[in-house]
Amino acid sequence: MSNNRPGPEIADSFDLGLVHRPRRNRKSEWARRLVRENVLTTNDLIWPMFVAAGDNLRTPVASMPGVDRQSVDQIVRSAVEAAELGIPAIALFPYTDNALKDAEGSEALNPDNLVCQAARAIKKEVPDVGVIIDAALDPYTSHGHDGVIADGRILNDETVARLVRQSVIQAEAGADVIAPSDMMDGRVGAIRDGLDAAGFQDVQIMSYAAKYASAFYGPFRDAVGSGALLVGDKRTYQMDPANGDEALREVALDVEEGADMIMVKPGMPYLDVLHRVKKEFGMPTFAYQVSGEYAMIEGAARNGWLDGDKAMLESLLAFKRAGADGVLTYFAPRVARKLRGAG
Ligand SMILES: NCC(=O)CCC(=O)O
Ligand SMILES: [Mg+2]
Repeated sequence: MSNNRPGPEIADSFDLGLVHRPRRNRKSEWARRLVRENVLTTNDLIWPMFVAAGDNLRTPVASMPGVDRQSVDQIVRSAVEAAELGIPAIALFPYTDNALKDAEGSEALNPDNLVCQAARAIKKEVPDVGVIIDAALDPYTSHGHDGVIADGRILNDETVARLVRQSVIQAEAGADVIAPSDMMDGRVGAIRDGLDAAGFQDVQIMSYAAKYASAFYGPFRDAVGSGALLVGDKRTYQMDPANGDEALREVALDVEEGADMIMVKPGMPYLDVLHRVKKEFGMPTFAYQVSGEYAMIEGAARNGWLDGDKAMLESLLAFKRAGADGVLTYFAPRVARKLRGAG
């Protein structure tokens, strides 16, 4: 219903008497650059890669558009690309044939398994790229869990014993960093002792210290072929998403046990945890932008629902702002190419 009566007088402009006008510092690109608090650089990136059996093979991971499983020769090519792009380190994850999986994850202790083959090949071709390998049984177990099981329980100490052997085998193959991702108690200290005893004092430990029982790992489990096998869930060892203080206690233990670097995982839903961990411990601290986070951004971008490049860069910058020293991200090669173009 229209109303022709004049309304109250509204001035065209007010004198607000403002002293502070925060917009001044945003008035142009040079000004914004000048006051920018955080930057994302290629030095912040760790590139996770999936190794599969075969030769000259790249198989797309359906739930991670743009990400392939790669045979060892292709992994080496990607490692060369990482070196060319200036990406400091890569992280290797195996896609293990179901026929090689058993309840104990024995293939993890095979010095000739896929990640060990890949590490040796990469170190021969591009020794200056850091190679990170998980200590964890889940890509190798027939039940998809990160530990050995008895009476339906994941056994802590028995699992740790295997992780120590796995770590030494991976170090022998050339891993520069062992990344325990299993969330068993006491594994960082045991792995440190095991590495030292085997002469690997310089092999670092990047601990998945605060790893949550998250729904965002779904596509990763497709990528390593453990998703369909997983029986139950991982809530007796991975953390409850409701908890923040507990993350600080977990990190404190891993630092005490000798972790060189700390990780919070997943990333974006846990920026508060990341921030608290960095603030409390001042350790080299990393975020894992996990497969589900990647899939959300990339899936939406491919549907035209958001600007993929911008969302990618914003999500990664958010990790820096929250306190991360670096990020494990499936976007690593793409963002490195983009940063190189911008530089
Ligand atoms: N231990 C490595 C992972 O579990 C990665 C999870 C993901 O990218 O979803
Ligand atoms: Mg722990």
